[in-house]
Amino acid sequence: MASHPVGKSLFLGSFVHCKSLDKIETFHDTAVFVDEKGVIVAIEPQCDEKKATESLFPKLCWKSGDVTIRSTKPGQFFFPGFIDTHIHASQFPNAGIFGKTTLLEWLNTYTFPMERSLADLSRATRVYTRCIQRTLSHGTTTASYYATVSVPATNLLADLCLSHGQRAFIGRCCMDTLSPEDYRDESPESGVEDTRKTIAHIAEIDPGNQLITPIITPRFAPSCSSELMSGLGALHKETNLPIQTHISENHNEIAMVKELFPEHAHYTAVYDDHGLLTPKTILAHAVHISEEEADLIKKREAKISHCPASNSAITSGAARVRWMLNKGIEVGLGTDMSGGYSPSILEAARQASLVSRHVAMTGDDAAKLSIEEILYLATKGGAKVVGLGDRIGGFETGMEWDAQLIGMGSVDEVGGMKEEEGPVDIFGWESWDNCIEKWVFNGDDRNTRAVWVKGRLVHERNGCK
Ligand SMILES: O=c1[nH]c(=O)c2nc[nH]c2[nH]1
Ligand SMILES: [Zn+2]
Repeated sequence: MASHPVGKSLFLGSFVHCKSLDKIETFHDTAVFVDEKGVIVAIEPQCDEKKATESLFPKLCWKSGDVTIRSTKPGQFFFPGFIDTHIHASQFPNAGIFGKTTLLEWLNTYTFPMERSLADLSRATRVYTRCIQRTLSHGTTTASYYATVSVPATNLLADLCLSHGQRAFIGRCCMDTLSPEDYRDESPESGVEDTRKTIAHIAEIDPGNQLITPIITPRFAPSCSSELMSGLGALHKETNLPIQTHISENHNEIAMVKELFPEHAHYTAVYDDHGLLTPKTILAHAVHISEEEADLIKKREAKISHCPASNSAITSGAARVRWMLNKGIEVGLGTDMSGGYSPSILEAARQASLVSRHVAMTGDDAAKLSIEEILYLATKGGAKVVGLGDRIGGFETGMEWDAQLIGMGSVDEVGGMKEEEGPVDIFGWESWDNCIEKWVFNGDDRNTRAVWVKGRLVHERNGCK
């Protein structure tokens, strides 16, 4: 499949990104030059369009007619695209539907039936197309997706992400036990073989994994036999492909793992003993892990996807993110849709803030996460979790242009709106930092005016891309 052509671009105006876990960096009156491969080739401070075209274009051997120019309006800023480190594309139609269930009941009631139904490829096309468009519209430029057990439907998700231009990790969901008879892998061997089929398909459509990467996906220990997990561990060793799974989300699940795998020290050890705990492993949830488990995760350099909306919605618990960060574990954010009710990483960021306050209310005041920290987890932290920390998550020369243009409404003299309406009202007296805080806690996809992945415009609000 041919990749979408991208021209050279010049972005002008205000830029905001996370320099580190505790520092947001803002630069105004700046020019960012992005080449036809979607790579930032220069960043020039104190630079307007005239200076960019007259002084910088000749240095880059660029001609004005070849370059698309996009400038921020007052109050707007470019921000790195969000990275969703854990999301189930196959559960998208269920977003918001969870009743009063907890994990195991939720899986059987809502989740397995929906996933199984996507073996029908016309249904899968509708669901996956909408999921990709919806997440792009919320600024998600990279997603680590769970698909389903079905190889054709999983391959279809890879095709659609590529054609819509969303950077994605695509996981065929492996499970050969404790799941519906008609929705599981036939055997450990077929589970590994079917995973190979998706790996081969992605190698064909995106050789070099410019945008799409397969990810080895044992659903979670309770639904995988030891043989299947060993086979997938061996597949990781052979291919060095990333791995994603769930861990320690819910007390009943943890009790099940203890019963099913009594010879292993704990839940984390089950994955470790099967070759599935590596620097390329993304562990979703980790709500109830012990000190010993966290130390092992750190030792293996495995990563954690914090899914706060999901953990509250299906009453799993409050993950101790500060504690993980203090141990030096890399953490990113996941929507975990549809355990999480929302496809938005902005929503995940504010839920991470609120959940950290609930942890603080149990006696650890230092647990509170700041605005800088939640935005870091949503961008740079997520990039490290998916193994792309050197390519995406911030604005630096050599990194790729995965970005969103954020805009907020400004209030006129009599309380009306001067510009496009939206959920955030800017009066004009707020500091720049206050504007960012108002966006994070009140904003939504109406503020995401445009989105780019690898330099390609993939979403424009109220417009055609
Ligand atoms: O949040 C979750 N979503 C799932 O689909 C799932 N499967 C196992 N464990 C899970 N947790
Ligand atoms: Zn999940």
